[in-house]
Amino acid sequence: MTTNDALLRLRGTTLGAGSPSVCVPLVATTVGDAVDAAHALPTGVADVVELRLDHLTGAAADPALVGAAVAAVRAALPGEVPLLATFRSAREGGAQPADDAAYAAVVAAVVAGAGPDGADAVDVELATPDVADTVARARAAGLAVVVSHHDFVRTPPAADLVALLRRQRDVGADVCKVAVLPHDPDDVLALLTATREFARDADRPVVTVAMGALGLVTRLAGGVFGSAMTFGAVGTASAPGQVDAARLRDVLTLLHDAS
Ligand SMILES: O=C1C[C@@](O)(C(=O)O)C[C@@H](O)[C@@H]1O
Repeated sequence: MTTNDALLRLRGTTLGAGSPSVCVPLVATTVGDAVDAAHALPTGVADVVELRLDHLTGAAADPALVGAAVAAVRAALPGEVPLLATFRSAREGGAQPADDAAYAAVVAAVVAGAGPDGADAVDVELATPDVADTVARARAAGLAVVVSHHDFVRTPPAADLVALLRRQRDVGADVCKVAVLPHDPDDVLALLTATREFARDADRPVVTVAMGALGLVTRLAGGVFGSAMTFGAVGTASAPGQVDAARLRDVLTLLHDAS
């Protein structure tokens, strides 16, 4: 991991430079299926791959399975594509329950496997107890940390979103990330306004998403406002509103070529 102002370099991908990076989530329920999905990724579509550990059956109760899954997917990816390991908690839209201790054990398993054969980055939710300590441990192991917050119910006002992004920065995030659910176009504007306000003088990449059909414009054009990465699906989507990664890439190229 190399950090330079608002840029973050992970293997062959630099977050925050030019067009937003495309992150493709893998949502398999077994290690074998996750590896197959990683092998099946079309060349050049994913700048980052996110392994959604909460979709892996039994992951919350089995840190060894988490370590094995991360290592197996890492080995299946091209060397230049960084791997982000994410266990999304059920309270923030994840696929399986985990109490605080189980969540901590999953993150600890990702951290224990850090290195060339492990993940490059780990997602840590801002609501995690002792979040700053968790972030510090991951960073000490050489992982980049995405500190995240997801609201699958609503979109907080722009000022509250900026405050969340600042708290993420203050607990040591390498990347600050917020995903919200908009109910009207004003919510979409609130998300974009917060993105712009935070990104204007941020010293690290920010990633923001408005989910659902209404929020799709933020997945396509969030880069204009400072969002450094956007999530696109290859096969199964991991969140509402996620579109096919190859089509997403076409739109990003169109926007980039016009600038
Ligand atoms: O947080 C995010 C963003 C996301 O929720 C989306 O809306 O695309 C998809 C998740 O896989 C990822 O962890």
